[in-house]
Amino acid sequence: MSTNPNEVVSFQNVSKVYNTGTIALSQFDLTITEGEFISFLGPSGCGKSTALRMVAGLSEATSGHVQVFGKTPKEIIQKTNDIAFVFQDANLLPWRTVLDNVLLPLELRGSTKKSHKEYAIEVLEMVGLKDYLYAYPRELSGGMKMRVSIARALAAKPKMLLMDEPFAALDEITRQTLQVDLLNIWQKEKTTILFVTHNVYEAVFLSSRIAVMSSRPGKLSSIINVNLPFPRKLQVRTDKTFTDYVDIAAHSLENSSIRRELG
Ligand SMILES: Nc1ncnc2c1ncn2[C@@H]1O[C@H](COP(=O)(O)OP(=O)(O)OP(=O)(O)O)[C@@H](O)[C@H]1O
Repeated sequence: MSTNPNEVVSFQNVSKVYNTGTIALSQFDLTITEGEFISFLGPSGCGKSTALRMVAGLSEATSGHVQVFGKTPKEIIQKTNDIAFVFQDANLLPWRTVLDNVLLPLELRGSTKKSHKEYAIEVLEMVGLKDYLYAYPRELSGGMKMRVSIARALAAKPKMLLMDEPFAALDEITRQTLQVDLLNIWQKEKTTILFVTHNVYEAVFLSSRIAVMSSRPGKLSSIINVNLPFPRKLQVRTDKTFTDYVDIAAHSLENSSIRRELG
């Protein structure tokens, strides 16, 4: 059991070997505390998504322990709305309006209260879609679809958001706008965010902490505390401190891949 009352996720000596024999994670140790914005940064195939899926109870450790809010991930997923997942693909139902897409997970859990609908509208306003409540997905841009997906995740008031490369398919301008908006939402809602990316700039801009991973088998290669104040504006990217952090993260990535080649 955890000794830190603020601990929300812990990986203890976690390994994951798929049926194919692929070792996706090996002796992975990490503790995440309440309110963090932590990114998992690493090259393709280093086990970032596997780690995130374990927190969501979608994948089980072959050995070691994963705990979420002091319980097993499956218990948390089955009994609470504490965790919400945002994928790269917004996965909206084309025949439902924006508002009805956001309400769907609540409906599936039997929650059809008026207050839920009011809150769904509130989160859609928060993500900048108050004029699109009754639009259909086909009428939206890629960035707007992702906003709906984020609103859908927030509608159940989760304590933790898991985001797996949510902006990877978007153009650079849209991606940057969404990054700023996501940080504002994180600060307002005070959720813990676990964010998977292979983009160094994105990781530094968004995170309070970065877990750099090395591949095959996926291990934690280093932890970077990003001591840049919040709120962060896009202009911060030109500050020397920001570019220094980008260098540190990039070097850490490089070193982890060199170690892999040597090892
Ligand atoms: N269901 C599965 N069955 C077998 N192997 C898998 C499965 N899921 C992932 N893998 C393998 O496990 C390794 C880690 O995959 P994972 O998706 O966690 O990495 P990732 O760092 O998120 O990669 P990417 O950035 O490309 O999404 C990869 O080699 C991948 O091919």
